[in-house]
Amino acid sequence: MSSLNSPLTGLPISLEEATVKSLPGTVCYVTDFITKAEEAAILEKIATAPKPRWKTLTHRRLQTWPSDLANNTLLESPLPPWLINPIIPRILSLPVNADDPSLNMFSDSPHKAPNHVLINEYLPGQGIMPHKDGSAYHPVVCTVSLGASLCLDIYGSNEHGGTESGPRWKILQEPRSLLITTGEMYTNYLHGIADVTADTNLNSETVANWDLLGHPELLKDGVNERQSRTSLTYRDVLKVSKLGRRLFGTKA
Ligand SMILES: O=C(O)CCC(=O)C(=O)O
Ligand SMILES: [Fe+2]
Repeated sequence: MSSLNSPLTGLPISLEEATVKSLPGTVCYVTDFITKAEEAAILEKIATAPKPRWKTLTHRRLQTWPSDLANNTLLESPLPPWLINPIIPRILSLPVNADDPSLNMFSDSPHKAPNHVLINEYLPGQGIMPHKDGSAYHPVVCTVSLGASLCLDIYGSNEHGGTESGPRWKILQEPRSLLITTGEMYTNYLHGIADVTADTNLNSETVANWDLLGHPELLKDGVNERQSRTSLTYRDVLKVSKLGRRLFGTKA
């Protein structure tokens, strides 16, 4: 823990301390954002969710809470308590800068907090194609990683509007870490996870958040052998509709 972490919470005093400086937009990485006990409790809740909660894709499986979006709209419903506590209050407690402790990452978002969580599970050899997250969400994404480490690859777009052939940057996400991506990184770049069984060639030159890692020593010879990794992606869906209004056919 660096001297810029609060002695009380162990978290950075502000997100300025957690900013990945080599990346465009504002990207923040907080190692050990949750404890091992908190991680285990959330993984247990995910594992015991009713089977139909899982949607299985070819390369990963996922749960959507409180529900899937329809026409980019969320049907208003609270998140379950185990996805709220301790993560959401802790995200909101992180000041954007030390000068104004009242300003957090969701101060500008319509609902002032995330209202939607995607749970993605990746086994070794599984990943997600490079993509942008699109316009349904306020452009702030908070990802909490559980279980194991993997690399998020960041791609630029080429002149034809396609994805560049190789990633420009790699961000290593350790278990129990929080990654926040905003701004240009959200709107102009794509992110993906390679479908490999090991992330290789990891070092201070190739990993953008190397200086912010909690346990770089675990990457023996620059290799991260993939194990089952689950991510919680917290976002604020811009359009929320109330069931009552829908039933009576008035516009949300
Ligand atoms: O699992 C991750 O870290 C990324 C997930 C993601 O990009 C998404 O759900 O849009
Ligand atoms: Fe994404």
